[in-house]
Amino acid sequence: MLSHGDYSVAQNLKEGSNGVVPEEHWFSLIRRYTTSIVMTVTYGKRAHKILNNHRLHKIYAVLANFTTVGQPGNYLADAFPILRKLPDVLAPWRIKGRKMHEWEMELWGGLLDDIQADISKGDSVPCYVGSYLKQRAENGHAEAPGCGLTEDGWLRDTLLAYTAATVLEAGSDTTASTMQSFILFMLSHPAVLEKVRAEIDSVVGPDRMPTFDDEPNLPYFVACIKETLRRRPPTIMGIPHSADEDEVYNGWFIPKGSTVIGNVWAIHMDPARYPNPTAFQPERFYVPGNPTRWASGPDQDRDHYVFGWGRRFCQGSYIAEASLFIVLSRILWGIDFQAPIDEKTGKPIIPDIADDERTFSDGFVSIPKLYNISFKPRSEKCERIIKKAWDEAQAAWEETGMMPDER
Ligand code: HEM
Repeated sequence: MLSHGDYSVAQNLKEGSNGVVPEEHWFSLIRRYTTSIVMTVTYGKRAHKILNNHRLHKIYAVLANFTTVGQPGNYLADAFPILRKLPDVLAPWRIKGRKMHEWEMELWGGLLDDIQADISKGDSVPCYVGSYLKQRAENGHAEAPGCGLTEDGWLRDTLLAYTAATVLEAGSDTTASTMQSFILFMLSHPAVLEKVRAEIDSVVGPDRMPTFDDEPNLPYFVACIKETLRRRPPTIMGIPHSADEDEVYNGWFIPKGSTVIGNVWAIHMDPARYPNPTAFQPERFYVPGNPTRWASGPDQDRDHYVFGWGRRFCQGSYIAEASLFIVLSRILWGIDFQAPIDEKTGKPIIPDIADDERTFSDGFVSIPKLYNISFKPRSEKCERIIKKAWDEAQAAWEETGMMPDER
């Protein structure tokens, strides 16, 4: 019999959901990277054990489900709140929402138990969940089952499991999707690719990979990342919020309980802010000779809105920008990527970035649909440097007690 998690995987594969990617596809490698970054911060050593076994599939199935169920406007009840009063039998969204929580708790609650077990054996490494559990225990709550907070304000298990998992649900597919869009924009804009490669080659040279210290000297490259985030924000409708109280904004009355959606897509496609908004033009953010500011923060000093705004601004924006910078700069520096050639036309097969429906998935986090490319090292020297870095990364993993990756 299938468990909830397995059912979800099977169902998503059957439905061809955008959330499940064949393991051998390059999308899967990108996603594995972004997942491991956020999971290591949150779950420490346990993250790596999970990334190396079947639970990873469950995680992706849960993410796929989350992105479908969480998509604003996916169900009629989002637009017509009166429908929320219907009984379960007429409210499939409620059943799906409940199932989503069951699957999530099976997974995230299981991880929490694993880390509790590691702590009791004295075998834990620092991570968000482990540190929190230890501190909670030192303050008299070795056990705090249930949801909500203890009377003195500590997260109980269910809330802690969700808080930790939010980082994964919010940080993995969003960052992976941006990397996949970036490569697609590069394939579709060879002149931009040539220009950004020339910048990286002249600053970094052939003898080493780019590092974070190169960032101020790579303004065009940073502008390319920002333009990707603007042209193709992964969370195109932001995250819906609920009005805590009656509010009047610009003459509009917003009753308490209303769902308020910040439409990132509409802002980024506003020709008054971004002339010719559908064009991919890194030059919008580029001032030759000056470092390109990320300028994504919730304050006034910003020039795009991909991470939301205000009190609930994305908490992972710095991690996201750093991940995008390091992964994409190293790909551009060391790896050639090419689209397959259509035998009939002799032209490369590149998904049309202007065709939103065909090229990108729907869902709460919109990602490019799978597309194929081939990768090869740009030179033998690049290949040697990349392999050496891989070996060093594996050694670092092992030093902290984590399992090495499979070759
Ligand atoms: C390109 C990558 C990313 C994009 C486009 C993105 C976008 C967003 C957006 C639009 C929000 C909602 C803001 C609002 O409600 O107004 C959000 C919230 C959030 N993000 Fe990100 N995010 C990204 C990466 C990450 C990463 C890497 C992490 C964690 C390591 C993360 C953690 C969070 C968390 C915890 C929240 C909830 C904040 C709250 O409700 O208070 N995000 N993100």
